[in-house]
Amino acid sequence: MSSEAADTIHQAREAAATDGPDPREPLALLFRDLRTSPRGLTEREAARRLTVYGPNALIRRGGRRWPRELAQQFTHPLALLLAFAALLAAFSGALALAVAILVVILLNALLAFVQERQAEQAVEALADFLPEQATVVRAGVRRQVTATTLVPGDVLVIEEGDQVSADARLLSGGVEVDLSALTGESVPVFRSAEFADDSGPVLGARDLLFSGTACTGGQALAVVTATGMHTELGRIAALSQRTRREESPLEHQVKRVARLIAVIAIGVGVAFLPMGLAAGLSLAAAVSFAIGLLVANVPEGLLPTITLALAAGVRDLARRGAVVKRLSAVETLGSTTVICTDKTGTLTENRMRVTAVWLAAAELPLDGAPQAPADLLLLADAAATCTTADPEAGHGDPTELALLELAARVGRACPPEQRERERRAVFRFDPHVKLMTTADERDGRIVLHSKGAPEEVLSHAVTLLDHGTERALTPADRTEVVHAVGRLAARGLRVLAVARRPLAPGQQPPARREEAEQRLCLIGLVAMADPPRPEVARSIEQAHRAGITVHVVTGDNGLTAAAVAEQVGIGHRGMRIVTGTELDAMGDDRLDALLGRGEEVIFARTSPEAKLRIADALRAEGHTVAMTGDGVNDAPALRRADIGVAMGRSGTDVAREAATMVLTDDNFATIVAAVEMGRRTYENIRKFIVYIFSHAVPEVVPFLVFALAGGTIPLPLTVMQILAIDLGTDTLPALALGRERAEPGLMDRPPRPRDERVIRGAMLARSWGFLGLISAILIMGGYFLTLTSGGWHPGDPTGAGTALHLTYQQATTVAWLGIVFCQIGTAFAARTEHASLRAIGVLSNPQLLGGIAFSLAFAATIVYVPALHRLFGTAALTPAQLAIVVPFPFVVWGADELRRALVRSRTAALPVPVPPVPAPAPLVRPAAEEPGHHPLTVLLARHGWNAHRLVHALGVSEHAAAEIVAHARRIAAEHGHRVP
Ligand SMILES: Nc1ncnc2c1ncn2[C@@H]1O[C@H](COP(=O)(O)OP(=O)(O)OP(=O)(O)O)[C@@H](O)[C@H]1O
Repeated sequence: MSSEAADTIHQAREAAATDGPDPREPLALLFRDLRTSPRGLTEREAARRLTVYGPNALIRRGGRRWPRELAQQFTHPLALLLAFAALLAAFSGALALAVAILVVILLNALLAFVQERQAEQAVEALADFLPEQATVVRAGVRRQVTATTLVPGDVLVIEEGDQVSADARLLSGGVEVDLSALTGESVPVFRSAEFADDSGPVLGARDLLFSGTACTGGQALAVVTATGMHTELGRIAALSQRTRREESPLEHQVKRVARLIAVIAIGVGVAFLPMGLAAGLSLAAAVSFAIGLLVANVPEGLLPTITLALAAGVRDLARRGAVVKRLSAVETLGSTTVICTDKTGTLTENRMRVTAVWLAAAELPLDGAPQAPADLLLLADAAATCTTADPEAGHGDPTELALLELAARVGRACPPEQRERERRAVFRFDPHVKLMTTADERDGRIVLHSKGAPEEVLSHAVTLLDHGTERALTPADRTEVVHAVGRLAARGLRVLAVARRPLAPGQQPPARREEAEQRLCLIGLVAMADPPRPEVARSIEQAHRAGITVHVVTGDNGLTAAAVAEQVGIGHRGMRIVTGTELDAMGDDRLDALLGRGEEVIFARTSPEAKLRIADALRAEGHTVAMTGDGVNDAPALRRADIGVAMGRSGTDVAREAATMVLTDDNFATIVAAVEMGRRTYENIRKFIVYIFSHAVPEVVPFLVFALAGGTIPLPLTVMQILAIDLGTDTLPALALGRERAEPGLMDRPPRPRDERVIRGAMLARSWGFLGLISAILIMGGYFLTLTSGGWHPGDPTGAGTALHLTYQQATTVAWLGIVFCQIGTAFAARTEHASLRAIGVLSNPQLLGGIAFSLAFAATIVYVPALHRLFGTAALTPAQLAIVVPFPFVVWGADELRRALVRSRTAALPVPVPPVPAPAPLVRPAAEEPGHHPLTVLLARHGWNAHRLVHALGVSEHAAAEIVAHARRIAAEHGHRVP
């Protein structure tokens, strides 16, 4: 773009910003000022305005915050401690050491800064995975656009669950909005086009909507008056500042440990001072050595490395389809013990197709092109009329799309335009009443069409359509309907009942839903198949092996859910179905007892509030709970669960906002994959802690030997050498360990207890007591070997100018290079905690190989570049001396392989605590395969239900329940089973 054109756009933007119309002026005037109409803008005009007004996004002020962030890296307690050490070194005359420590501080700060920026960017980039959408009317046609492309003058369609993405004035309809993001007010308020507020504060105006708020109910059309930084949200400067990233519990824990270790390092440094003096060091040398030890052992690089590992976890998760909103979610995911999942769309594909219908006349399978009796035509027509989905525009609930498809299949296609033309009122689907009703004009009079959960429709129905005529619905009919629902549901089908009620000519549609949904005429049932996602069964099996319990919390029928659950393997150790009514009647202690039994539970016909209660109960039991949800009402449960999981495709904006993790593919398998990723990241953090901690021992032991020998043994390591390890050779391999692939068996262990510390005693024992100790022995061996083969005897002088000086320098070089080589072995050993390295591939972490190559190159420079010899006290090694250290990595790594193999064989000998998972229960066979057998009774026979449970679980009459049980007994007897 030429600079002139850019200037013009800039001026136009400025003008647009200052000359925005008053959103509260009369509508006609507002339309004129915004140069728009209720039909919205044309696409071309919208595109033009986008260049003028710019994208509808908040621009972060104060983008240049990096100088401050960098400065912070120099002022945190550990950096200050190091600076103090440098000062001390300078005063004691060790200038080179002081400079070296300053270099340590500088490099560490830069590294930490880069790591934290990367972590932040990883989290920020997540927004790209979930572009916010908005529905607009452009040139009279509804369509979905990315919210950043909204412009003033656009006509917005706002529906329940939508995030409002621009400031707008309501044109028609009314909505409940949650203003909490803007005003802090947590109770939703009602906003309607009917209200006109032209005075008072803008935020209080009852006919305006604001960007950043969310619609929690209702439906409305509104015209956009301001976008981007010109919205009220944009004006609130504080909100446009980036909020500080909260520290995760893991980071908090590690920070504390790092500080504790720093204190210990100071203690050790101070304690070594008198020892060094006693061993004959000068005060300056003793001080500088104590300082060196301190600097080497302060784990200042640990925290940023952990942050980066978590961020890498976040990035991997996003690539796998799970977008998490904070770093801490990664560690929480790893300790998940219970997943509460819904059914539709998560376990199943959410691609519905009507496969059977029930009419008073008959139950019809709908394979192929059915012959359509009149009642079926009416059923299909009523079901399709009572919808809001629009297949052409590509939006709509799959249940409704299936109903529209059914209507088209039987020759009663219901085009959305015609449906909208005839529509007089709509009571949208409400998950509490589980019904939806519309009032539509047919041949000059209003007809009410209802559809919903069969038991709800049945309880509001008084008549039944039977061969084209309406007759009274008898108790026997009701029982037959319940039977039919059970039959269809036991095959895993989702069953909806459809009803209607024509109003008297001239009668207006009822204003209240309770009036509309009564005295209905039941037309029939539609049953639709929604196949389980193929990958779910494997994920469930994986979750079970990983000790995770999966409960289903669904709005659907218990039998449908149970059949689907069985198909995917949920309930392998017993399954219970609890309906919403049963749950409501259940006290907290009974709920706790139920959840404590280890069985998997199907919570059917639940309300969104039930989810909250289940989440609470599970958390109170000490579980770490991942809970899915997609509706507005699910938001509280999503917030309450440890990991609230929202659906990126089908869920509402409100649920996505409340969730910790959003699935871009809505798939259950992704939750399990995310748990695995969480476990992997956490384990990797442990791996590099083992690695980083282990070098302390070979660094401290030489000094101890020197001090205890009372001067007869020369100092095996110089301070500068220690610093070179701390900074030059250890950093990159540690980072690479954070990206290690999952160890086999990671998902075969029970979840990590929530309160378990990241640094366990066993880790320290392995790091210090095993890997570190072996390294110390090896390097001391190498040191003495080099000294003695050069003719040294205890007590011989080795200082500058003596005959043994070169031998001494070569010996310290061997000791130093020995540590570098031992750390390479340690890095390979730390890659797995239990498994043999072969199981994940010896060369499978290219970053680690790169890091080691860098370490080796760095070490070669220090050993062979003469200019560095004076600084580090090193000398070039002969091939024979080099040959001493070459086996070190293999010894350290090999020893740990051996140790792990021993541990594995010992644990394999122990009895396995968890009983082996039995093969998944066979599927409930469809009726067609068992002629004459009622699938419901087959299911009952297998699960041993009784009449009482039937009454409560399915809401059937006692008479029907008794009949079903009697039937179940007969069938069971025929198969040689016994029903209690
Ligand atoms: N659009 C709709 N119109 C009328 N009734 C519906 C509609 N969608 C669902 N129902 C009825 O309400 C019940 C509950 O639906 P809800 O959406 O709460 O849960 P679900 O989709 O069945 O399952 P899940 O909670 O596992 O996703 C359904 O079983 C069905 O009987």
